[in-house]
Amino acid sequence: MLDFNHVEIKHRLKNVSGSAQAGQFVHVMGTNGSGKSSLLHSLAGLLSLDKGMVRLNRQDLQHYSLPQLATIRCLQEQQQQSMFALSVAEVLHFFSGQHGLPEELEQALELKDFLPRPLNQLSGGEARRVLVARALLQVWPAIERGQALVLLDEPNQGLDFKHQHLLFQLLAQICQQNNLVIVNHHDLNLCQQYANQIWLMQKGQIVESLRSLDSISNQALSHIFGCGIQCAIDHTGNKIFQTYLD
Ligand SMILES: Nc1ncnc2c1ncn2[C@@H]1O[C@H](COP(=O)(O)OP(=O)(O)OP(=O)(O)O)[C@@H](O)[C@H]1O
Repeated sequence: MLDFNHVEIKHRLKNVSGSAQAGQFVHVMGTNGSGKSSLLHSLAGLLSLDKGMVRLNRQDLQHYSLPQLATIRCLQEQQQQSMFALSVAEVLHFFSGQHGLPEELEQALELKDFLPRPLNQLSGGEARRVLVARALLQVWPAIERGQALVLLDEPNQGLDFKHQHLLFQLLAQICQQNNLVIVNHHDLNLCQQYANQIWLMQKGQIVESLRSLDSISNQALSHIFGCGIQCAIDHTGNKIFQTYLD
C-alpha cells in the first residue's frame, strides 16, 4: 500500500526506505530529533524531498492532487493550534459534514461533553482528543471502505492512561478494517501491546524494522534510545519495559 525509497531531506532524513501494508499498525519510535515527524510528513506528501520517492498504492505521491490525497490520507500534527475561538462542534462539523460523529469515535475519545466549548479553552489532553478526531473524520469514509492511510504524530501526548488505551484500541480496530495506521510516540509498553510493525529511528534513519519488540535485545534498544532499558514478564507472558539512566 505504501512504499518509500531512498528518501533524503537535508539534516532530517538520510536515505530512508521501507514499506507498509494495509491492515498494519506501525509504531515509529526513536529519540528526539531522530526524524519521526519528518518521516510522517514525508509519507503524507507534505514535505518536499531532496531525493527519493514515496508511493501510495503504487502511485508517486507527487502525482496525487491535494484534494485527492485529502480524502484518503490524514495527518495529525504534533503541534496544532487554533487561532480562532471555534467550538469543538464547529471544528468537527467542518470535517464530518452531515454524517455527525461516528459512534466508534465518541466511544474512544469521549468528546460529547466538549462539543459546545471553544477548542482553545480545552486542557492539553482534551484538545489532543479533538485533534485526533478531526484527523480521523477527514478520511472517515475511506476508513469505512478500508482504504485510508492514517498518520498520527504523538496522538497519545497528554492523554490519561484510560484514553491512551481507548485510542490505541480504536486504531487497532481501524487497522483490522484493512486501513494502514502509522503513529509516532515514546511509549515502549504501548508499542509492545498494540504494534504489529515497528520502525526504530536513529539520526534520520530507520535502523530497525520489526514485527514485535520481542525480536530485539534490551541492549540493542538501550543503544538506540541512549538509555538503560530492561523488561520483566507479566502473568500473560508479555514484556513490561522499564527505562532508567545508566
Ligand atoms: N523545519 C525544519 N527545518 C530544518 N530542520 C528541521 C525542521 N524540523 C525539524 N528539523 C530537524 O530535523 C531533525 C528531525 O526532526 P523531527 O521533528 O523529524 O524529529 P522527531 O524524531 O519527530 O523528534 P521528537 O521526538 O522531538 O518529536 C531534527 O534534528 C530537527 O531539528
